[in-house]
Order: sequence, then structure tokens, then C-alpha cells
Amino acid sequence: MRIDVVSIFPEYLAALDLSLIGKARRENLLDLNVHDLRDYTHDRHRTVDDTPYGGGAGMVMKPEPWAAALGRIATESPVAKVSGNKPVLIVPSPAGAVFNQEMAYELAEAEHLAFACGRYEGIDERVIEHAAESFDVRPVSIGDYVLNGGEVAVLAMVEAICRLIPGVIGNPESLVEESHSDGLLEYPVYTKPAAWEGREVPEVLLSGNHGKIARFRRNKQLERTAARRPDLIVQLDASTLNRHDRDT
Ligand SMILES: COc1cccc(COC(=O)c2cn[nH]c2)c1
Repeated sequence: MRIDVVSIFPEYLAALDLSLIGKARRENLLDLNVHDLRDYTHDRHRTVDDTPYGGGAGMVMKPEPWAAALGRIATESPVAKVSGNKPVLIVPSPAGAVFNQEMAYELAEAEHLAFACGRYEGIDERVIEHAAESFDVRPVSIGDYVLNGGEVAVLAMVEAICRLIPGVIGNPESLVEESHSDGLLEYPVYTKPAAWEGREVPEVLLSGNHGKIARFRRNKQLERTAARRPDLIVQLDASTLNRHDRDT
């Protein structure tokens, strides 16, 4: 997979050189390129913003630098033009569709992803309209709150997406039983010592009875999801909710 990120703070993305994502880049599982938007300006002050038409507080990101940066990324895209496919352009924004594990799985299949990191009050809307000629443009939110820019959202989404790419994390087994993989939150986990601060690990987990352990874990998932994310419960299908392994 190729990923391009455009930002006025490219150093914010340095975290993507670390850990498993960094390793995937070094192993050429991931071709990740970070671009400084100011490299696509031509004035002495490398200006990327200006005052908003219609008035209001703050500044808006100018269209010309964005069009130049995104134009270069589209030109270099490995996504075959002939196939009519377009690279996906994700614009982190409080006004976007909410990112979730399902979207992470979908985007992990893409050949080429680009991310546009907005700052200030946002990017001139004509950039988004113009980019649609070369990209499948997706405004995406990582939650109902406002950040100062898209970089933190890009770090979160790149990690969530790229860990699903085969070979990026050592043991793909660990992708199977994690939160949201089956629509439920994950069960509580324990490790040695068996007793700590007067607190014991649940006996069933020491029993070696794998059927009972599976039932215990499933019930904990349902318990946690009902308590913390009742909104997810309504989306579950009947088979998930009505499994008859009720004994803990
Ligand atoms: C595109 O224009 C802007 C303007 C301002 C901030 C941002 C950064 O994104 C967020 O704040 C965000 C993303 N998900 N939840 C919040 C983008």
C-alpha cells in the first residue's frame, strides 16, 4: 500500500517511523510519504492561509498549494487510471463520516491512500470539489470533538488501517478477538501473578476448561458492551445475543 500525507507540520507524523508501522515501512510493506504543504507555495513567506470570505474568526487554507500538492500525488499514484479506479483522499474533519473498524478494514484493501491534514478553520471547499476529479474524496471524523488539525487523526487512522495489512503485525491471531471484531467490546485480560494486592484472577481462567473459558469470555464481552456501549448492542444480530452459553 502507498500512503501520502500532506501537512504543514510534517514532523507531527514522525511517530509513523516507530514501532510496527515503522517496521512495515522498512520492510516495504508500506510506502508512506509525508509532504510539507509549504513546499507547494511560491511566495517568500510560504503562505498557506488567508482570511475567510464572508468574515468570521480564524483563517482558511488557500486552494492553490493544496491543488499543487494533491495534483502531484494523483500524478504519481500507482492506481491505474485505465481501470477507472481513483486513490482515496481522506480529509480528517469534525464534519466527516465517523471512522470505525469496518472503515479501517475497507481502507486496508486500498492500493493508495492520501490524507489531507487541515488546520485553522479548514481547507477552502473548492479544494475538496476539485480533488474529486482525481480522488475518491472522504471527509472522515475520528470522533465528535474538535482538534487543531488533522495530523492526530491521521496517526490514529493510519495505525488502525495499517495494522490490518497482512504481515504488519506479527500474529494475525490477535486481530481476531479484539474489540469490535465481532461487534462486541473485548473481554478483560489477566496475567501473572495469579494473586495480586489481594485480587485473584477469575478461577475459570486457571481451570484449563476451554469451553468454560470461552463462555466466561463471551459473557464478559456482552456484559461490558451492554454497560459501556449500549449503542453497539442494538446493532448485534440475534445469533450473537442469543447464544445459549449462559453459564459463566
Ligand atoms: C478539514 O478542516 C479541519 C479544520 C479543523 C480541524 C481539523 C482536524 O480534524 C478534527 O478536528 C477532527 C477529526 N475528527 N474529529 C475531529 C480539520
